[in-house]
Amino acid sequence: MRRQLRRWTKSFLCALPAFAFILMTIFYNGFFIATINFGGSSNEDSMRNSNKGFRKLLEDGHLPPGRDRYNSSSLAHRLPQCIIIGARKCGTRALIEFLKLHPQIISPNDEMHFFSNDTNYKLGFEWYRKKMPLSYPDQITIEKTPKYFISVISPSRIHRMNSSIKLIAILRHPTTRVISDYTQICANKQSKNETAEPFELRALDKQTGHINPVYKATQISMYHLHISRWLQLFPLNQLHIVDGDNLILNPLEEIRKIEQFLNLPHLVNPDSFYYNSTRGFYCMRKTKTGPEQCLGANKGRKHVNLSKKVITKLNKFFKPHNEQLYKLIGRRFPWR
Ligand SMILES: Nc1ncnc2c1ncn2[C@@H]1O[C@H](COP(=O)(O)OS(=O)(=O)O)[C@@H](OP(=O)(O)O)[C@H]1O
Repeated sequence: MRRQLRRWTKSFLCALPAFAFILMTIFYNGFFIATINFGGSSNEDSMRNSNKGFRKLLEDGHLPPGRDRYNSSSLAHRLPQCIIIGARKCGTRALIEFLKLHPQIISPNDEMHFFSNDTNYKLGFEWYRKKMPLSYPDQITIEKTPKYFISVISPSRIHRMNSSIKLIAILRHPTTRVISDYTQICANKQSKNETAEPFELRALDKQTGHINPVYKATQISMYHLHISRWLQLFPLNQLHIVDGDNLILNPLEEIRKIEQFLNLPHLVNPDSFYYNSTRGFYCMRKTKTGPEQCLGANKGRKHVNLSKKVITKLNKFFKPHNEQLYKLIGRRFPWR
């Protein structure tokens, strides 16, 4: 009897490490899955290895619907294959938000300022790539930073990353863009209880009263100066120009042209847009029963009132610059 008891004890002790190993494995896996489910980890590899992490991504809306034909291992942070380069105050935010209605378009939420900012650029392409959202192989990652449009260094840096990248510029009437820019400056000042310098003091030459060509807002609207820098490195067929004034009136028309430019099927649904008469702009409805989504209150501000005289001066000033743009891109805009 005693000998039998000793034998059982011996067998138990021998099996103990194996039991401990099995218990630890069960405990570790349980903890691992729980961590992913409660969003405790954003580790990409963890998500790739776990269907629950993948499901969480879907629930959080990071994955477009219908993407379940891929498994999570095809998700990766990819460098953008297309960049919206600007211009500032021309509708860049509306454009990217509307484009994201397409299931094959994905974009980071923030502007990256990677190519235009030396400190960011020094962090390297790997840093930039990891900033991009997870995407599937059939998705196009698009980044938008309006500053690239006027940044002298950005075209060559982007070209170094990918010389066949697709570029999108959005332009609107140059005078309206200047006024929008100045309205933003006034709003920023107002939020700090300060007052902006009167427009005329900035935009007009003090001596002659003519348009001051070195005023930054005016500079940005001299579109050909900037577009020509991009066209020194990229062929015109790699640059699509969106009509920002038409994006306000007919967003679907502009989005359709981009789907074509990016060789994507027309999947942005007309029902996704509805006109919000209070805002005076189109807003989005991402699903039939989903909530209506308009851009933030800082988009579509009421513009400051400028005298007719100043507006006429601006329009006249931009006329020859517009002509130079039309020649450069082989296309005209109805700007008067
Ligand atoms: N659907 C919709 N809703 C709201 N706003 C719209 C929309 N479509 C285009 N716009 C125009 O976008 C202008 C702001 O341009 P950006 O987004 O490029 O501004 S920014 O440079 O990023 O600050 C903004 O300029 P302002 O009207 O001067 O505010 C709008 O006219």
